[in-house]
Amino acid sequence: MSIPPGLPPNTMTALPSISGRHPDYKDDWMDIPRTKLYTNVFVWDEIERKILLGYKKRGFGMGLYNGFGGKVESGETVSEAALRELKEESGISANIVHCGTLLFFAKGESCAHLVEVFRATSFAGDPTESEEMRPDWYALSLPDSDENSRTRKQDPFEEAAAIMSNDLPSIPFDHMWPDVPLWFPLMLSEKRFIGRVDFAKFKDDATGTLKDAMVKWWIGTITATSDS
Ligand SMILES: Nc1ncnc2c1[nH]c(=O)n2[C@H]1C[C@H](O)[C@@H](COP(=O)(O)OP(=O)(O)OP(=O)(O)O)O1
Repeated sequence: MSIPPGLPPNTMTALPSISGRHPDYKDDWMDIPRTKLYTNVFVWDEIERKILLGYKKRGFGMGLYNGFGGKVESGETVSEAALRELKEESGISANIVHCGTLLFFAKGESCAHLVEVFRATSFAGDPTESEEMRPDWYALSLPDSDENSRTRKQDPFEEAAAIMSNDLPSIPFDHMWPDVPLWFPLMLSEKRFIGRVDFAKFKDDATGTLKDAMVKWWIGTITATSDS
């Protein structure tokens, strides 16, 4: 499958890419009326094997765990916005590295979110709760999948030592956006990626309420762009 519309077309991606669709969704990519630029920053400590996530207390994505980020304001670069949002929402500063570009669109919405993702493994300051986010450390681990188990450490003693090195809770993938497990392993293994995920409302069998579900998705690893 070629790179979905709305993403930088001059990008070379490596195979295999990850793609799929909801069994009840037969259409193509949705038409996007407008796009707004966002940032999302994930900070982790490789030595202490821990990653900082924020619990969203209000607004869009309330009740979910995520990295720290938000809208890019006029007059600021994407990196400036990423550092500002990280500081506002978590109280820390970090050496950020751009690692991904993700486009999200939900059927019926007037605007898609184009999210520039950054990672950081060194930071300064103490994570502090803000009005918007409650930061907490989680044990650094990958979501369960065959692919991830192949990329984990091969030495079982090394893996056990890493798992036992802290008593932190596991990353709460069940309470994060459903797209996160698709690209999180690429980010943690320091790959560069792009992707698009379209959402639509489906009835949640457990609660009977309408819930945004992924209906079509594509994530690719970047090898180069025409200007890199
Ligand atoms: N599908 C998906 N997966 C993972 N992360 C995200 C999405 N969609 C998203 O929008 N995001 C990320 C991008 C941003 O980091 C946040 C959303 O930012 P938001 O809190 O709405 O922006 P702020 O500018 O902080 O908002 P207010 O201050 O206006 O409340 O989620």
